[in-house]
Amino acid sequence: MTDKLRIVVGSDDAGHQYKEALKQDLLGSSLVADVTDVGVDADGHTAYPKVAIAAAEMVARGEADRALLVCGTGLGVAIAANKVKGIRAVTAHDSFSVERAVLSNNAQILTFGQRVVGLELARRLAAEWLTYRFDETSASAAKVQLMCDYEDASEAAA
Ligand SMILES: O=C(CO)[C@H](O)COP(=O)(O)O
Repeated sequence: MTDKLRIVVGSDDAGHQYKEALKQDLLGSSLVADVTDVGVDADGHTAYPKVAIAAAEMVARGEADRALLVCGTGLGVAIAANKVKGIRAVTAHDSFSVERAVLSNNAQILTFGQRVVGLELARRLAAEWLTYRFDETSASAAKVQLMCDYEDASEAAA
């Protein structure tokens, strides 16, 4: 296995319980270098886009390698995180999708829905997610690059 990961965790109030449990697992993992929590805290009510964008910006700036975000469905935090340039965020509640999120899509952000997936499955999926590394020499790399190119071209045209 390669380098340890710097991970950001975040949630809205609907994902707080899972975010806390997953954070503890990450803190105990030999595959994790450090964990940054961008909220919310136990009585926090920050709207999910603010938390997701804060976490995604940390990844985009290179201050973290990945983010793990939780809201009620996992969908809102993924949509919000994907607004940040360079970010590929996916919601995945099954093992194969979690694997392909990294190995096919080089997604830096994984999101879960606390109202959708059981806690023990979420914990197992997060543990699996830590073991994958994107292979820049794989056939998937050129496909990911197409998305990056589109993003760069759109920005240049704006
Ligand atoms: O799941 C959410 C967004 O995708 C969030 O936790 C709840 O959002 P709401 O249904 O708009 O309250």
